[in-house]
Amino acid sequence: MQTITETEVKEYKLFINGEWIEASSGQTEDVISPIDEAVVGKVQMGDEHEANLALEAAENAQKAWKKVPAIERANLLRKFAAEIRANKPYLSNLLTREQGKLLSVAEMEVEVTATFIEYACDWARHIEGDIIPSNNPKEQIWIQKIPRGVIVAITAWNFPLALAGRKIGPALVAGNAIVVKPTQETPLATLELGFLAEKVGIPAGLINIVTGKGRVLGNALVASPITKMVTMTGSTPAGQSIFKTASEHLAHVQLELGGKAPAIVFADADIDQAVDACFHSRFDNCGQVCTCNERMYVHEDIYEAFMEKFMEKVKNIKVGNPLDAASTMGPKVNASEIKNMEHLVAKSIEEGATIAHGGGKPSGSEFEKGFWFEPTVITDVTQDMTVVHEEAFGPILPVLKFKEFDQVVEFANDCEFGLAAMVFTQDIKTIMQLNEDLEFGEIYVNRGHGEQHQGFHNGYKLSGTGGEDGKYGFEQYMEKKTFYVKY
Ligand SMILES: NC(=O)C1=CN([C@@H]2O[C@H](COP(=O)(O)OP(=O)(O)OC[C@H]3O[C@@H](n4cnc5c(N)ncnc54)[C@H](OP(=O)(O)O)[C@@H]3O)[C@@H](O)[C@H]2O)C=CC1
Ligand SMILES: O=C(O)[C@@H](O)[C@@H]1OC[C@H](O)[C@H]1O
Repeated sequence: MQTITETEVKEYKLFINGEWIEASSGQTEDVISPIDEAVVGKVQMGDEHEANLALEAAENAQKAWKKVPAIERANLLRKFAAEIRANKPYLSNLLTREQGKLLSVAEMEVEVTATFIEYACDWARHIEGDIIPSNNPKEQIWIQKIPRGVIVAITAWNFPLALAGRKIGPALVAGNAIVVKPTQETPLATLELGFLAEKVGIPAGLINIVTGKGRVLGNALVASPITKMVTMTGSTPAGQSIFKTASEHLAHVQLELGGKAPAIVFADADIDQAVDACFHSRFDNCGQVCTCNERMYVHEDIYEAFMEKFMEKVKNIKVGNPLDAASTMGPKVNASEIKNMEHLVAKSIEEGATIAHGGGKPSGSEFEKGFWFEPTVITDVTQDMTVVHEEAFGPILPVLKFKEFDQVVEFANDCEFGLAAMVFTQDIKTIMQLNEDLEFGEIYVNRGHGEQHQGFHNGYKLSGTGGEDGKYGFEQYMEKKTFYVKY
């Protein structure tokens, strides 16, 4: 098992066709740690040339891979998952240094990367088709599930390794090959998967990992007719661009994009349960989770009691080095994310809101370098304010009071996104009415966010299309072929 020093700077190449190669451009890019802006790694800047090399390698490797029995494909992927788990200390330390998440969260992410893949392996014996009676005598209709071919996976920086595992697992178990393009922000832990794939004997060309700018390398991957499916996690603008490009050759597209989840706390909620769930669903991973509590609606009857307990937890957050076990929140991932935090705070003040806590950079010499922002709660907020509609994707929480059910449902649905929502109430009629009325693909009742592999992570509106995870996510990695058989 590899070990890593706190100051190690590792140089990576592109992992294509089972080999580590340099980009033809000869260009490299530093990966900066959000903790202290130190260089933590160097990666190659691939472009269209490397995109085509990777796609051709995948296309070639998939020809043999699709003929391997699904259970054997799964057995090899289980070894891959076990190798990921065996390297948890190394991978989690690297994740923390490149992304800034707490080491404990990074360790969870490595585990989830392995379980995403293991969940996909469970589907190996359930790739089932149909035999349907025909209207004609002596004829049958067969519908067979077959792999798509070459999958392109493009991932974001909040859970870079888990997002890669979430896509590699189903892609390969279903019989496809894959080209993974991690974001330039946090590519290192994902690149390490190349070494682990080699170690467990995953055939060359089945998993390719390439680095380079999304609008150059990523766009070339999406634009190629070799690509039969694009699965992307990231922002809505990037997803829209990918959707347009993929439409040129009608590749199947699975987009997991932005969100603006409301957390709605009704008067009959279990206050302690709601406080804990709403707190973690905003501030865990420095608020960088797509299903985060991005705006909180609290019934006026319990507002004071709720906020007293909630603010106590916020004030106890210890912002600090995520490698330090005493820290409970690390930095944002980069400088532009800090600019977005500052923009939302300034806009909220301009529009008449109150910064009840935080609102800027924490004080202290340890925060001079790196991308730090205080946990921030904004009150005296009205529904029309910018912070209620623009995704923060960081530790900023606007809080609004409400009185009537219809009013809060209208406010919750008044949103261009439709990924997740959280609701807290003990009343079953309220729960069932919310289930009917809320326009979100993933609704959490009496708990905070946190999807499970067997569910279905699916965004409405500008939060995406296709959805992933579970039965309905796995199925998207396969095509259907229909036979009419007359005998
Ligand atoms: N719904 C969900 O499950 C999740 C959604 N998100 C959303 O992602 C955003 C933050 O992640 P972030 O990484 O900044 O998102 P970005 O959209 O900036 O980047 C996501 C990925 O897409 C690539 N990319 C960008 N433009 C293109 C393009 N035109 N063609 C091909 N690839 C492209 C990026 O490459 P590169 O960065 O190298 O340029 C990166 O690998 C937030 O809005 C958040 O809501 C994040 C996580 C989960
Ligand atoms: O994409 C997200 O932010 C979430 O889906 C997150 O990604 C991997 C983790 O398992 C999820 O919580």
